[in-house]
Amino acid sequence: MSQRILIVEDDVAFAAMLATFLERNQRTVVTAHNGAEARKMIADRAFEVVITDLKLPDTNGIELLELCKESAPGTKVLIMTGYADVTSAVDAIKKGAIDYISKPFRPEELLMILDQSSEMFSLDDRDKPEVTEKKATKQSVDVPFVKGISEVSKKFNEYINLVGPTNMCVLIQGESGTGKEVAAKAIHDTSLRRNEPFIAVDCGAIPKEIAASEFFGHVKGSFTGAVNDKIGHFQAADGGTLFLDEVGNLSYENQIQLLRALQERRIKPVGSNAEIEVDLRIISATNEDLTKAVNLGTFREDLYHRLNEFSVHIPSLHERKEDLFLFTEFFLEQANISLGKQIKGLDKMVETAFKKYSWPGNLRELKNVIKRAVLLTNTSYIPIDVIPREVILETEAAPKKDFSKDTNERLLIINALEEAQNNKAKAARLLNITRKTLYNKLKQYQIEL
Ligand SMILES: Nc1ncnc2c1ncn2[C@@H]1O[C@H](COP(=O)(O)OP(=O)(O)OP(=O)(O)O)[C@@H](O)[C@H]1O
Repeated sequence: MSQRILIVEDDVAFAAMLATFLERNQRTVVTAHNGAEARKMIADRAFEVVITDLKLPDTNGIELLELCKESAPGTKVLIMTGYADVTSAVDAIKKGAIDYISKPFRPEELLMILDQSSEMFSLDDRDKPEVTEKKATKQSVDVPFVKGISEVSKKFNEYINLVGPTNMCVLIQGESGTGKEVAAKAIHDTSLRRNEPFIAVDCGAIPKEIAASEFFGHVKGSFTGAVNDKIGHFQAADGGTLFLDEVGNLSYENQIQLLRALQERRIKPVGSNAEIEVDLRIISATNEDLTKAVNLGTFREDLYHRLNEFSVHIPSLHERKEDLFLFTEFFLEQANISLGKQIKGLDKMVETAFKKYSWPGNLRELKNVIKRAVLLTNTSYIPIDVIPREVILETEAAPKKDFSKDTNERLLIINALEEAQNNKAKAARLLNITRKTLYNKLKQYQIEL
């Protein structure tokens, strides 16, 4: 069945052009041009993916993301941003967006993200009672751990090697996308538990009402929807490691339940009287300062100390610039393998831009930028024109200025002309604008055919 997609974008021509492109690639697409229209459509029918602009006339993409999480949890949300908005886009990922794509982009990049997203769980899962388990239990990472050569990385790796073989609970702190989950897996892999399960749970994705059943399991019939006995994460990780990502997102009540289980090392599935002994190590991660949450009273101090027997801070990519090209090489190799390409490296201009850029989305952003660039590159070295605008335009000294709309429009027109083999009437139709408007825009952007 083709992916059902809702595009929410106030730039009407851009929305129409994206819809046409996706429809030509076997997607079923509808468009909305503001938040009110989008809300109505989301309430009326189920979408597999909502692609929304971050800035909308009456709302923003984050609000729509939150609406989807609440009323349509099976729907994946992808955020489109102008280049100056990457930090908000990274926030959107923390809140559950599957990815973000910065304008101007080529439609093929969007297609790649959609292809990847459909490899994740499907919309139909929402009808099944075990859906939250699928959502909250992340597919455990199995990537080689690149160690880094910078001083901060060396220190951080030393800590991992020191604490790895112990049984201590480790709290990993670091910005989003710095590699907290990969680090947790590396700690697990250096421990005696390495041949036992590593279960990663996204605490931010578990609704608080069912957290007990997610963590400790339930017996059939214990509540509506409990159609089978279910094993919780604690039992699934027995003998191994339970990784609690975004642990700061647990509700106060769930914190109490978690603390009790950690103190007693026993759990009781919901609806059962039997206590089950479990032997596991907890590694947790947060991208906020949990001591602040403790001071505010939103995170229990006793739980904080129990989780934080040892803490590791992962530096942001900005603080470990010496590692940048090591990671670039690694992600390039990964992208070459997964896309069947043989790109050798980066063009000099791209190297310079990479060095200057602040990488607010850290390693995840670097990995995405490289994968998309590899997809679009047909030469041996990645050229500057397949690199997102924000990476090229942001130099650390330069003030941010949003001129994404113009660059975006220009690129759209070029794409449409290419697609229409320079037939202007056809290009205008693709863009949903009149031929006259197209002529004016060709002049305005000095596009010559
Ligand atoms: N040391 C590393 N070696 C190889 N790949 C890495 C490394 N660290 C991170 N990555 C890659 O970078 C991406 C982001 O890593 P990860 O998901 O662990 O970040 P995170 O800090 O847990 O993010 P979030 O805070 O959003 O949960 C992943 O695709 C991961 O494979």
